[in-house]
Amino acid sequence: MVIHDLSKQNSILNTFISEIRDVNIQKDSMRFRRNTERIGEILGYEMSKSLTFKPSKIETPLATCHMQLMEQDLVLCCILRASIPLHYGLLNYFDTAENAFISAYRRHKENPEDFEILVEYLACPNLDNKTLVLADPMLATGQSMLATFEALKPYGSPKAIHLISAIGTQEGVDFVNRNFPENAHLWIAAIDETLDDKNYIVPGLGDAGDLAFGKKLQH
Ligand SMILES: O=P(O)(O)OC[C@H]1O[C@H](OP(=O)(O)OP(=O)(O)O)[C@H](O)[C@@H]1O
Ligand SMILES: O=c1cc[nH]c(=O)[nH]1
Ligand SMILES: [Mg+2]
Repeated sequence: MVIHDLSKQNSILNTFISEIRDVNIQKDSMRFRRNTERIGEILGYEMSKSLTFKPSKIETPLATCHMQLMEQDLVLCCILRASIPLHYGLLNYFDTAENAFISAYRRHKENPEDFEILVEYLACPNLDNKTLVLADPMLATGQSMLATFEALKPYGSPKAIHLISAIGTQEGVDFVNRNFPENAHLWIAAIDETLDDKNYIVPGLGDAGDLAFGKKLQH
């Protein structure tokens, strides 16, 4: 896997990441969603530099202009719930992308350290020869990304795979690195130190789904 750790360069991305982490700014869920969307826009822009471009002709009012334009073959996969604003940020830039939606969520067992990933809802176009983009703001253990990838396999064989994430851990990054194809890319804005005993990222930001959309009842 090719890992693009965007925290290695300072940019305005740091500001948006710091705001989604900040316990006071987080109280404003609209700002949390908007910052996550802006992170999706920036990560999408960075990812676009690695996509396939082909020569194209544009007619201006004055002449023909030769440009390189992106192939329109993206499928953006939103991993419900927390990914919705990140996915929207990607869609802000990739106007013609097709979209997949999957509900991959943690169900905690009696011991809070133990959980399984449940996939219930899945809507996906054909993936053959497409560029598949899996978006999830949190890459904690990496299990949701892998469960999503496995669940999408019956929908076809993408020609390229990109993972987009705001905050991860080294453990999650190592896990996807081991379990995804070698030519897949990871675009990530921060890699944190560790996971706590409930598999939350530390320092992280807390529960991204709850911060964007409100607390859910555990069942
Ligand atoms: O890398 P992992 O260990 O799999 O953890 C990351 C997952 O956890 C969160 O989802 P959550 O289960 O909290 O669902 P939600 O989006 O509905 O809050 C997050 O949005 C990721 O999907
Ligand atoms: O730290 C974490 C880990 C998983 N999901 C979250 O929302 N936050
Ligand atoms: Mg959650």
